[in-house]
Amino acid sequence: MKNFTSVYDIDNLQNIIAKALKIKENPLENPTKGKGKTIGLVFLNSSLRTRLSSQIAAQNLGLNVLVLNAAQEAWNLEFADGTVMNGDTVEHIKDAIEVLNQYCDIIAVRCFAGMKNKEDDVNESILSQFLKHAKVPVVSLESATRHPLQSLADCITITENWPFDKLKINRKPKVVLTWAPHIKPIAQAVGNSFTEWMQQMDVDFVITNPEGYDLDKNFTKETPVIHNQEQALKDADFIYVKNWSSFDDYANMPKVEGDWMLTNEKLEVTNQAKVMHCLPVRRNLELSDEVMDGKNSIIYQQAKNRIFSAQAVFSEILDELNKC
Ligand SMILES: NCCC[C@H](NC(=O)CCC(=O)O)C(=O)O
Ligand SMILES: NC(=O)OP(=O)(O)O
Repeated sequence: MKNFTSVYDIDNLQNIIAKALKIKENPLENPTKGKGKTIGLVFLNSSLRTRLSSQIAAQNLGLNVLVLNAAQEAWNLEFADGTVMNGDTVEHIKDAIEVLNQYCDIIAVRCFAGMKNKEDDVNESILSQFLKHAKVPVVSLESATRHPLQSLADCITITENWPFDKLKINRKPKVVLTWAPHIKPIAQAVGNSFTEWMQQMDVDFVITNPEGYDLDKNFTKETPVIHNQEQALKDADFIYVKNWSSFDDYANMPKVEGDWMLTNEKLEVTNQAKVMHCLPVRRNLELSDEVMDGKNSIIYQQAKNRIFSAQAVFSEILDELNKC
C-alpha cells in the first residue's frame, strides 16, 4: 500500500479485515516492523480516538511517533498558492510538508472540510497538497470528504458481530446509516466514507436522512436513500448514527420535520440492532443515554477497533517501504 486515503487504496477488503482481526488477537506480533522509521501524525483539527489509537498502533509496530497538533502548536499555515503572505499566516503548507518529508517515513494528516467553499472541500484542497508534495506515504486521519481509518474499524466491528463465514444464517445483515440531529453544521466525511465501504461489504445497506440532507451522489451511487426513518430502520441488524449538514445547500442546516434522535423506542422495529457511532457523540441529541449505555451499543468496541484498523494499514505501508 502506497497511500491510504480511501477504500480504493486497499487491494482486498476482506483480507485487510482478517489481518486487523489477527492483529487484535496479538497486537505485539510484529514489534520491530517499523524499527528505525518515523510516522508523523499531523492534526489540523481536534481528535481523541484517532490521535491515541494511531499512536498505539504505530508503537505496537516499533515506529517512532511524532504528533503535531498543528492547529494549536505550529505556525499559522497558509494554504492558498501565490498569496502575498503579509497577513496572519506564517508558513506555507508546501514548506511545512517539505520539512515533514525530511523527518518522516510516513505522514498521516487530519484535515477536515473547511465548510466554507464547497468546491475546495469536494476537491480535498488540503489533502491534495499533502498527496502532491509528500515524498513519503500519506495516510488520511479524516479529510474533507472521507474518514477511511474509521470506516475500516467499522467494517471490522460489523464482521466481529456478524461473522459472515461462521454464521448459519444464510442472509446478509441489514445495515442502516441514519442521520441524527446536531446543533451545528458537521461535515459529510464520516457518512460518505461509511457509505463507500459498506458498498464493498456483503451487506444490505440503506441510508436514511431528512429531505435536504442527501449525501453527495458520487458517494451514495445506487444505495437506497429513504426519507422515512422508521421505514428504514425496520429489521435493521446494525444502525450507524451520524449527523451531517446539507450537501446540496452546502454546509447549511435545512429545517427538519420530526425527531431523528435514536431512542430505544425506535429500536423496537429493528432486529435487535447493534448501534454504532464513530464518536464523539452529543448524548440526548444524536442518540439517547439509554441507547448509548444500553445492551445494543457496540460503540466502545468500535472505538477499540480503531487501533487495529490503523495497525493493519501502517503494517501494509511498512511492508511496501521495507521492500525498498
Ligand atoms: N472524527 C470523528 C468525527 C469528527 C467530526 N465531528 C465533529 O466535528 C463533532 C463536533 C461537535 O459535536 O461539536 C465529524 O463528524 O466529521
Ligand atoms: N472517531 C474519531 O475519529 O474520533 P476523533 O475525532 O476523536 O479522532
